[in-house]
Amino acid sequence: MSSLYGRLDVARERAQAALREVYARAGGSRQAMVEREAMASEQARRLAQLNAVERGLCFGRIDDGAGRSTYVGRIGLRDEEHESVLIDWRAPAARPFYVATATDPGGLVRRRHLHLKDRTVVGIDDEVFDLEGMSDGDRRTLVGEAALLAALRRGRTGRMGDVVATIQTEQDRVIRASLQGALVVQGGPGTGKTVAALHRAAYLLYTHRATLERRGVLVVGPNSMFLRYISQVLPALGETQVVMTTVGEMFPGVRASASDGPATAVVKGDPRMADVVARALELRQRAPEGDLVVELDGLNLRVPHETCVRLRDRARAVRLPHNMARKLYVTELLKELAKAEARALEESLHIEELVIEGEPELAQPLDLEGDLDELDLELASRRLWGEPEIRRAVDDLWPELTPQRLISEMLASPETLWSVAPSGLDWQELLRPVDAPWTAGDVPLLDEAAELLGEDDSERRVASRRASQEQASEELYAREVLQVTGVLEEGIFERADVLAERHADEGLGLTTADRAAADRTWAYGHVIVDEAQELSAMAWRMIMRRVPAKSLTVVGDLAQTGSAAGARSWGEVLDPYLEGRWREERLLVNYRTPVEIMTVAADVLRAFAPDQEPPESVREGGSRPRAARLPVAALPGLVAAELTSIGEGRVGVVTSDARHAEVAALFPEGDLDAPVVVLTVRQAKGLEFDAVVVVDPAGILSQSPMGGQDLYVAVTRATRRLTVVYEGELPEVLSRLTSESTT
Ligand SMILES: Nc1ncnc2c1ncn2[C@@H]1O[C@H](COP(=O)(O)OP(=O)(O)OP(=O)(O)O)[C@@H](O)[C@H]1O
Repeated sequence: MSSLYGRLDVARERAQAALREVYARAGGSRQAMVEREAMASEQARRLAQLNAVERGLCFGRIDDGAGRSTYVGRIGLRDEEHESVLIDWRAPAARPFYVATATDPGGLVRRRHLHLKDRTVVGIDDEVFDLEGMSDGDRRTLVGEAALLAALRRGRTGRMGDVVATIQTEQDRVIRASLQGALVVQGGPGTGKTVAALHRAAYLLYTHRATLERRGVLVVGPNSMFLRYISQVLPALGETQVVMTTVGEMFPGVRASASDGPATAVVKGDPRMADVVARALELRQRAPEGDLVVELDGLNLRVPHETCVRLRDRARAVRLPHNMARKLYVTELLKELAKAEARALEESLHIEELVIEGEPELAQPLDLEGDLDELDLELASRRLWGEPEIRRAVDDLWPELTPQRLISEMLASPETLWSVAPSGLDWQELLRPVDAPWTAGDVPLLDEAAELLGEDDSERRVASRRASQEQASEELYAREVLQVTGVLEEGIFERADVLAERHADEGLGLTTADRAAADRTWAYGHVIVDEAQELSAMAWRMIMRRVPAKSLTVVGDLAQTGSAAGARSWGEVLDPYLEGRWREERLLVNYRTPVEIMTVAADVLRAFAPDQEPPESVREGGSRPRAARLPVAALPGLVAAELTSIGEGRVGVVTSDARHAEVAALFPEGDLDAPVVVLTVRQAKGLEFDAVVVVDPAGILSQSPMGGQDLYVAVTRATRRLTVVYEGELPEVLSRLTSESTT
């Protein structure tokens, strides 16, 4: 083992030296700077990777029939002769480590799991692939059982650990599935969907580095708590090119802090909302009731109604996004207003003519409008555009809109909603004040609006072109100075360099992940959606926009759907985009919840989602789950006792929405690493704890139409102990629990 760590140290020193060297070089053309920047970030990434794999660098060894041994680890390493000494777990050569079974050892005679503490081997599990001596394992045969069970017995840390050492065959199929197309991973609680999805991200980045490093991978999770929980897995696996987000954070500049009630969520997530937004926008492209009349400096500028309608229809017909089409509309309308001004002037002069009788030259018929040529019209348009009255009139007919303004005004206007909503869509559920905080359900609407409005990035493009021109001239200047003065000092180069660099593209030096996260229109190379059953049809539209290649991993459990707007079947949500071109893998073994707890959970599932199968647990010997009739105020005592009985682990208190504040107030505020965390079911999605105390089961059941699924989620969070605390009556579905009456 020490020789492998020796290689790791050498690799680290090399990366450090390379980084130092890149920084020591200075000057040169813009091209050279860009190359330097790329090299520096490549080396920095490599160094971060090498640092991240210190713990548990190597975890396996496979021996084949020819007496060759191969070590498997978190990254690949080579010796001085360039011979491979450690195989990256994602490399094809490592595959037998994960897929060998007793019946199909794939040429292996032995698989060894290595357990390290710091840099020392402290344990070894061997599996000998001897057909005679082993039972005929079915498809769920656990590989490396001893290692797996040891991994499962570890206390929960509040951060998800990686499982590279103990990936199971069925999970391996998910992880190494092809990049093309969409893969659905359906599995019950604790079947390792999240870990498999994250390892898949790492595997894809390794195998398709060229494509994915440029485009990046997006991971969408259910809530920020969950993202924090999993955030350490990817760097620990050696990856840094991934954007993690929630649906509520997918619109740059908006942070959805509020949540919608179930009925509102259903309407907002309805696919027909795409039309609602489009039609609400059409209402903002108006023609006045009659003629358009703008009063300017005592003149009435009149554009006939039919002209206004024609201009509006023409601007719509170009099929550009609203804010871009506006440019055309404004140009045309200003011309009409300029003509109207000429007409109004003409009329007013005629009137004066009548007043000043006897002046023969004024008696000439005037045709100011007819005299206007294109240039006059343009100049007059520009002048008119400077007039606030004119701007107001134009804005009223075809305003420049932000997505935020369009959506907030739409949701606050019963007239708009009434006229744009299709029959059968309960639009009244959407109504709210114009300044209401954003919810996660609003984000897909904002995204829809942004698509229709279009982003005017012409200024940004001009600015960036100007910046690169300026930079080139800076460099030219520096060179000229050198020539003229004959002083070939590095210092001058350096200064011009630094100055020029300041003008460089903003994007320079940012990672793919940084740039992708800030850009709503970024096209990712692959998207992973976890807890995907929670997403509404509108949220799927938004996600699909981010991945034009439709390369997706969709991970979820239809039995855990908590959102009323969420999925009932995978076909229903995916077919509109993929027309059946997706495949499903099922994970059937639960690595989290012990059999005793899963039996209770299965009762809940049977009652509320009888068509769904609970997974099979591999853990046994958890304590019997129990119910305690107890006032909420007595919780601290019970939780303290739970903490004592689990020793070093963590307790999750999962409550109904209604009792959350009251229960949270009983415990010190803590993040996920704290020994006790109080969460609603929605926040607890995807997380796990050594002991779980579920509070107010009746409240959880009744809090939404998906209350049964919520209770199923709540009771499947524990790895060792489950207690359900209730007042009044224990819901019938939990009657299997051992009851302890404390009042
Ligand atoms: N192959 C494995 N080796 C060791 N531990 C594993 C393995 N697969 C899963 N686990 C562990 O099982 C637990 C559950 O995994 P995970 O959270 O990925 O499940 P999930 O299917 O996403 O569950 P849920 O649907 O409840 O969110 C985790 O602690 C994970 O580390």
